[in-house]
Amino acid sequence: MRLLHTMLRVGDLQRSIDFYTRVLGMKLLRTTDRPEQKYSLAFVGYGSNPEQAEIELTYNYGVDKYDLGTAYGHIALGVPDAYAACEKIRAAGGAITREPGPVKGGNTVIAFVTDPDGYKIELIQRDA
Ligand SMILES: C[C@@H](O)C(=O)SC[C@H](NC(=O)CC[C@H](N)C(=O)O)C(=O)NCC(=O)O
Ligand code: NI
Repeated sequence: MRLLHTMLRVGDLQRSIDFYTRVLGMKLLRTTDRPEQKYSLAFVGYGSNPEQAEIELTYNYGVDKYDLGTAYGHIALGVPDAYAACEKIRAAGGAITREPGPVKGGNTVIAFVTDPDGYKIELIQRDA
């Protein structure tokens, strides 16, 4: 088996496509509209399966927000410099909700950004 994608339900597909592409630098890989099932999909990522895992953004017609509840944690992205990444994201209008710095109790530099629906995205500083 291999990890293919993570699906997130979003309240505004174009708003999310803009965030994941313009703010986080991902590509819009493909879209699907299923009017009979009343939903649309947009796959975003830094590349396509199988080389890269993807995020499947799901828009249900007429549903503009979700209660994320307490179960969802985050999706993690590797970045060579978390500090520079956060400045770039902030300059593009993204919300940095945890400033870059060592993880509590450890040394790995992390930061968190929140997407337009409130999903947290962790940035983990890793050598390329
Ligand atoms: C393309 C593939 O990765 C999918 O996940 S499509 C699967 C399909 N998705 C939806 O129906 C999304 C809308 C739904 N209202 C929701 O919010 O989950 C799915 O789950 N189909 C069910 C089936 O039995 O085919
Ligand atoms: Ni899926």
